[in-house]
Amino acid sequence: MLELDAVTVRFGGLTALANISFRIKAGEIVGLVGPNGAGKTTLFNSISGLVKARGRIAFDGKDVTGLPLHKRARAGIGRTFQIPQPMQHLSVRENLAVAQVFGAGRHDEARIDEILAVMELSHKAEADAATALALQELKRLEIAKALATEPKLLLLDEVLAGLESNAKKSFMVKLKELHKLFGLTIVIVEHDIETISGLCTRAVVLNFGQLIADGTPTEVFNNPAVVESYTGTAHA
Ligand SMILES: Nc1ncnc2c1ncn2[C@@H]1O[C@H](COP(=O)(O)OP(=O)(O)OP(=O)(O)O)[C@@H](O)[C@H]1O
Repeated sequence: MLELDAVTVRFGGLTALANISFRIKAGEIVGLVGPNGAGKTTLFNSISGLVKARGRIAFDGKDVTGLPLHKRARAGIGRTFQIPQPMQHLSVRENLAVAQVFGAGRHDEARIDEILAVMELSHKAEADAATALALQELKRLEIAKALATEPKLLLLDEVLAGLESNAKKSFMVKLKELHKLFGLTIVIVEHDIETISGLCTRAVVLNFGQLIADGTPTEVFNNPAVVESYTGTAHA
C-alpha cells in the first residue's frame, strides 16, 4: 500500500530524513517511534505532501512523490496534526464537511453523521469547534476530520499525547474500532511504549533522520540501538 524508497529531506544544512526505505502493507497498524527531532513529523509531511522529498513515495502502486497535498488526500492518504487546529468560526459538523470536500471531493451528510457518531461528537455537532471543545473532544475532532477525507491510510501524529492513562486506553480501543470499521491502514507517532505495544503489530524507529529499527514492538524496544537512542548514550 505504501512504499518509501530512499526518502530524503533536507532543510538547509540539516538532513531531517536520510534515505528512508520501508513498505507498509494494507491493514497494518504501525508505530512510528523516535526521540524528539528524529524526523517523524517530517516523514508524515513527506508522505502527505506538505514537504518535498527526494527519493520515491508510492501509494497503492502509484508514484505520488510529485503530487500536491490535495491529490494525495484524494488518493486516500489522510492525516492528523500534532496540535489540533479546528477551523475558526465553523461548527464541528462544518469542519468535517470542509475536510470531506478537500479530501474526498464530495459532500455526504450521512457519512459525516456516521463519523460524528463513531467519534462520539454527535452532541457537539453544531458547537463552535474552536471554542466549545475540551482537549479529548478536540482530539476526537482531529481524528474525525481525517476520517472525513475518506482515507485508506491514516497517519496519526501524537493523537494520544497529553491524555491521562484511562483516556489513552479508551482512545486505543477507539482506534482499533476505526481500523476495523473503515478498513484502515494506520501509522501512529507515539512515545509511549505500552501504547505502541498494545496497538501496533510493528514499530519503525527513526533517530537523527535515520531508520534504525523495524520489527515487532518487542523486538524493537529490546534493540540496543533503540535503547541508546532514547537514553542518548550513543550520541552524548
Ligand atoms: N520546516 C522546517 N525547517 C527547518 N527545520 C525543520 C523543519 N521541520 C522540521 N525541522 C527539523 O527537522 C528535524 C526533524 O523534525 P521533526 O519535527 O520531523 O521531528 P519529530 O521526530 O517529529 O520530533 P517531535 O517528536 O519533537 O515532534 C528537527 O531537527 C527539526 O528541527
